[in-house]
Amino acid sequence: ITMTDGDYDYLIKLLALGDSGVGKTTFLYRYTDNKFNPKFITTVGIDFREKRVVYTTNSPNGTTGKTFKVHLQLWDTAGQERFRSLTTAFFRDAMGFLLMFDLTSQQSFLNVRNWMKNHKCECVIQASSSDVCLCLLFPRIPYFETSAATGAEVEKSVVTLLDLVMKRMEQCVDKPAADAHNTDSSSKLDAAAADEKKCAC
Ligand SMILES: Nc1nc2c(ncn2[C@@H]2O[C@H](COP(=O)(O)OP(=O)(O)OP(=O)(O)O)[C@@H](O)[C@H]2O)c(=O)[nH]1
Repeated sequence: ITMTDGDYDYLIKLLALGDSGVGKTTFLYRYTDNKFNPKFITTVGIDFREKRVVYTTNSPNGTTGKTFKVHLQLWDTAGQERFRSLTTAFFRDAMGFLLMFDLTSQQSFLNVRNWMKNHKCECVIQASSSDVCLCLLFPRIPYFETSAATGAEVEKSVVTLLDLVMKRMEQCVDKPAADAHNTDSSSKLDAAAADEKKCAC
């Protein structure tokens, strides 16, 4: 893995999961490169993409909060069963999950429950068109109908997940997030990741 320059405040690892063909790779490509790839090339094992974003905290009194440079590492897992033992090994390090299904595939929707069993914390669910209401099934999990083809809701779903992850880190890390710096952010993030297992959500 080649890491680009270390000029960031937080390294956040998000992971896309869901059945094969639901659009994980295509979604991430739209998010990082703002392009759509209509071809289906199944992911072998695991892959990742990266993006730098600026995250601004919300202040309770309505004033503009603090601004952080965030390096997003977006892990793209293979949906195929034969890679399952490899891909699940990466779940442990993820701070948030983009759980995807395809609205035109009932099976991929039914399998959302199975994917959910592997992790319990920060997660957004995505689908590509609208005729089911997942909100009833998973009332506390943000749900988006995204389209990698048009770009609809793509950015918003990732920003929502990042916001959930950052808010939880603020709660989990002893020192205020404002003190975070490159040199010690990895240990803090490890602490936050470890805390994920204890999280009651
Ligand atoms: N029209 C449309 N097609 C999509 C969308 N998202 C994905 N696709 C298509 O669906 C197919 C599968 O997409 P992938 O992103 O490769 O699926 P995946 O979930 O990464 O699959 P695995 O790597 O096998 O786990 C591709 O042909 C994509 O172009 C979308 O939002 N709209």
